[in-house]
Order: sequence, then structure tokens, then C-alpha cells
Amino acid sequence: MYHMLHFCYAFEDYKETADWLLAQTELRPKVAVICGSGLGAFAELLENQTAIPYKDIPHFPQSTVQGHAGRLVFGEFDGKPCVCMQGRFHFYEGYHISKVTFPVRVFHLLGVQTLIVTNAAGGLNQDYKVGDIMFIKDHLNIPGMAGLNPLGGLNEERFGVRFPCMSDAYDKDICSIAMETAKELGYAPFIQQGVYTMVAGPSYETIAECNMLRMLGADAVGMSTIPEVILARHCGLRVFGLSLITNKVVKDYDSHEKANHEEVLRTSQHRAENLQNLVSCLVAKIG
Ligand SMILES: O=P(O)(O)O[C@@H]1C[C@H](O)[C@@H](CO)O1
Ligand code: HPA
Repeated sequence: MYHMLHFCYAFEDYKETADWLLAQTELRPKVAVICGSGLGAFAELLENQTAIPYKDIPHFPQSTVQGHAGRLVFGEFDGKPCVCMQGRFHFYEGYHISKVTFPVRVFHLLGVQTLIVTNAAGGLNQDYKVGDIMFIKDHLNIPGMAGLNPLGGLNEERFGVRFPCMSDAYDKDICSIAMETAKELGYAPFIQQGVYTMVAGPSYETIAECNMLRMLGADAVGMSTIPEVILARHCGLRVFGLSLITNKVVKDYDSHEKANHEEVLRTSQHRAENLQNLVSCLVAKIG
């Protein structure tokens, strides 16, 4: 436990990675996008691309999960520079929480001002349908409440304050722009706004856990995103998050449904084009 609480990178590690990346491209992105399970094809749309495998980047962890390619892609949408993680890191992969979030501080040092996080999630709200896109308005940090917060350990003042506020974690202005964009694209019928909760995974939730999470006020459940959002807010990035509802969680003991990653990837593929259009238009507007 001592090790769990105290492992962290030095400021110089983040700086070394940022300087290395700045030497690989002339693009200076103001927006970073983290792609969720099966949602990485979005990066293929970037123009004037420089794609760097994670294994070549100093200090970067590796992607081990199916549907997470493991490349950092710099490019442009409508002339707006952007950097995109094709594949994120999860705590359940065995990474320390500060490894999971390592790229976020690197983005800050690259000059990024806005972070867009996407994920695949199970729908807890019974009004949600598979294929809906939920704009995240707030989160419930279950691992955080159990003592696992990415800001645990000594605070690095060069990134942010010891006790950052989280009541404004998800940027309302960007959310409004995203809603406007969704309407323009004709996507309003499958857009929701709700609360995302994170469990550590990798096992999916039991029926009792799903019912508890719903009672606590969560609309969708996943295994990522919140640590990235906390680190981003700590260093002053604006955040927009969305969840693709890839499956409905099982909340009924008579159900024969079983959560599985194949269904998650299938739904991601089905909605990939809509998500790509939405996020690329958003980057073009806010970048
Ligand atoms: O990276 P995300 O949060 O999109 O991936 C979700 C959570 C697990 O990694 C996986 C479970 O199917 O999908
Ligand atoms: N639970 C947790 N994580 C998930 C789910 C789920 O049902 N679907 C996609 N990621």
C-alpha cells in the first residue's frame, strides 16, 4: 500500500516527454482527445498526421486492451491542430494511477488547453438506449472514495493546487457547443446528458452493484476517464467528456443478458462515424 500511495513521476519526467514530442512535430495542439474502447478510428481523420507508437515515447505506458491501438496522433481538423490518444490506459491493466494519467500532464506541457475524453460505458439509466451518446455533466469517483485518487501523494505545485475544486469539472460552455453541434448534425435524438461513474474493473458489475450505482445517481458506468479528468482540472485544462452507451447493464435477476467486451466493441463500431463527426466538428469549433 505504501508503494501504491507514493509512486509518482517527477516534474522532469513529464517535461522530458513533452520536449521529446515537441521535437517530433511542428504542430502545437490546443486540444487533446482521449479515445475510448473501439473509438480510436477517429484519429484516422486527422490531416497532416504524425503518428507515434506509445512504445517509442519516453515514459509512456503501453496499451494492452483490445480496441486501444496504442498510438499518439498529431494532426489537424479544419486547420485546428489536435493531439489524439488512440488507446488509453486503465488502472485494471495493472498500471499505477499516476501512469494511467501520465499523458494528461504531458498534454498540458505541450500547450493543450482543452481535453476531450471519450469512453464506452454501460447504461444504468433505464431511459438510455444502446448507441446513445451521453455528454458527461458530472461524475461519481468510486475508486477515489475508496482512497485511489490520482492526486494522492505529494502535490506538485507546478501543475496545480493541493485541493482542486471538482464541482466545475465538466465545462458547461463546451457542452453547449457540443449540443449545438449535435443538433446541426441531426444527432439530437440519441444525445443524453448525465452522470458517469467509474469502477476499477476489469470485472463488470454485479446486479446489486448496478442497482447501487443507479441509486447513487449515476446514469452510466465505465472503468476509466475520471482519473484523467481530475488530473486535467488540477492543471487547469477545460474538459469535455462523452460516453457512448455500448450496452445496458443488467439490473434484474431474471435477465439472461451478460456484459461483454465484444458487445462494447460492436456498438462502438456501429456509432464510430457519428462520434467521429461530432468530435471533429467540436475540435474545429473550439480548437
Ligand atoms: O476505455 P474505455 O473506458 O472506453 O473502456 C471501457 C471500460 C473497459 O476498458 C472496457 C470494458 O468493456 O470498455
Ligand atoms: N460496465 C463497466 N464498464 C463498461 C461497461 C459496463 O457495463 N460497458 C463498457 N464499459
